[in-house]
Amino acid sequence: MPNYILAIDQGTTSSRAIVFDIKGQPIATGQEEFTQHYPNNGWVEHDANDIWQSTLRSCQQAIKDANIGSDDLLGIGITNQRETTILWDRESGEPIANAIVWQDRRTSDYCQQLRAQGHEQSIQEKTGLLLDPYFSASKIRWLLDSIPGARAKADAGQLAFGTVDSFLLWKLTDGQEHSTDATNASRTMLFNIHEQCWDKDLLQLFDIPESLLPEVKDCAAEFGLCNPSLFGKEIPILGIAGDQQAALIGQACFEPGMAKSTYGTGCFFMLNTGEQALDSHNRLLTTVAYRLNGQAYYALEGSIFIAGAAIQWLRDGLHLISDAAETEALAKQTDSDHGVYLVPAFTGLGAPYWDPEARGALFGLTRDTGIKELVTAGLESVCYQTKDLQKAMEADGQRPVNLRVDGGMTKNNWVLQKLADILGATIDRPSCVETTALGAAYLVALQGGVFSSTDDICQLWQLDRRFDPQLSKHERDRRYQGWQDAVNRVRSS
Ligand SMILES: Nc1ncnc2c1ncn2[C@@H]1O[C@H](COP(=O)(O)OP(=O)(O)O)[C@@H](O)[C@H]1O
Ligand SMILES: O=P(O)(O)OC[C@H](O)CO
Repeated sequence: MPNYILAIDQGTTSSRAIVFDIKGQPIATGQEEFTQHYPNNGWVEHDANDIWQSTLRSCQQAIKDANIGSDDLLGIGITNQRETTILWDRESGEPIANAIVWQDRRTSDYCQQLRAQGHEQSIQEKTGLLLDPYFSASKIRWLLDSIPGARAKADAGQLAFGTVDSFLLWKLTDGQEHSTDATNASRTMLFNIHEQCWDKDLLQLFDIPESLLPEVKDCAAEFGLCNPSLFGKEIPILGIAGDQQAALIGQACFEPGMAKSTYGTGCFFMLNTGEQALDSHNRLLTTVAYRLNGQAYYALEGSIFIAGAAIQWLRDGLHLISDAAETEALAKQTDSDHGVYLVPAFTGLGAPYWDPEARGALFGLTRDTGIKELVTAGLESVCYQTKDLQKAMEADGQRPVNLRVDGGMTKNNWVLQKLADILGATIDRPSCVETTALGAAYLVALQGGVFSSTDDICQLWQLDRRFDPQLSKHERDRRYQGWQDAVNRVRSS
């Protein structure tokens, strides 16, 4: 049996491919950043061909650096930035416009209109999602109505819609496969997460023809064979999951009550609720965590749009640091009671506020405030935002035992200690923080017969370091109160 797996992790700012061995050890990585397009205020686009080409080159690089042949690959797994919307021509395979990225706010008014017409509750009941431009449905509608000729072509069955996984699959299989998995489908706002099918009422509401949509499969499934010209041989594609769901799998959070939080550009906190799709009464999302052997498992999710991006802003916008790694030493030098709060609502606030009109602010500045206090406030903002999510989960009756963390920011030990202090919870960092790609690789191992069940994945999870809370409850509450006051001052309503 081949001993390696190729995992594609197509993210918001870069495409990455990692070759893992079948025990989940990373062997080689290829990575490429690509251009972000901001054609209008609040608009964010990607050229879908950049997504494809950067992914392809990353795969070729990883295979080359791993020094393996395509015969050594058991299969390919795909994980991806979610919700980002692509429409392409079925005949030519060419996108009809740039991809509309998950962060894009152009359909804000349309979502507001649907809310005013009273559609939010039924949408939430069917999809687990809140009416926000974040999700794919309003983006598809915008493309159909705004790109000349798009609607006529869609009505004639000539167009295909996909989230990024689906578009990559189409490209990898040379147009043979138009599929997605249940986790990506659950982020479109067109998928009934209880019945596990596209919802006819929602298709009608958003005026989207069903012929656009991909087939929805389990996360570990036969997704076709890649075109042999790409890597020298037909390699089966055996796993797909949205990136946050893949991280949940890579973190082996398979029991109800287990949770992970990923700190990259944004932060995504997910708590497994098992076979039960829990309705949130506190503005969290209900989403498909994974679907295996036809059984869907669910999660509650809190999505924060700005986490590591706040550190990027301190670096690239304010030039206070030259490298994100410098933040740890600066935070250690800062008086822990410095009193400065940064609310990084640069693109509005995500969960649990869902306030697209809110904007960022700094509070508590004094004559003594300097670079280190601003940097520390940036790091702490990520911890306080996670606390907001923890409170919302608790109000929904859920409290994770330990929180498993991953993503670029979790290299920072100071942040993780602060997170433990502010949450009053134990934080566990695994030895492999490439959990997103790892999750995709594990899906391939499940489908390829290397693992017989998710129990095999649980056995591979290893702790690198545990962070226990050290702050008194009184101090924790006092500092969090300061954060809540700051957030209330930036909210638009
Ligand atoms: N040592 C660090 N301390 C704080 N933030 C960091 C550190 N290293 C990286 N980051 C932040 O982590 C983010 C990168 O994480 P990554 O998981 O690669 O993100 P993504 O997959 O969203 O591109 C960047 O926003 C960066 O600012
Ligand atoms: O590409 P990332 O890692 O920023 O993740 C984006 C999320 O999937 C958006 O929902």
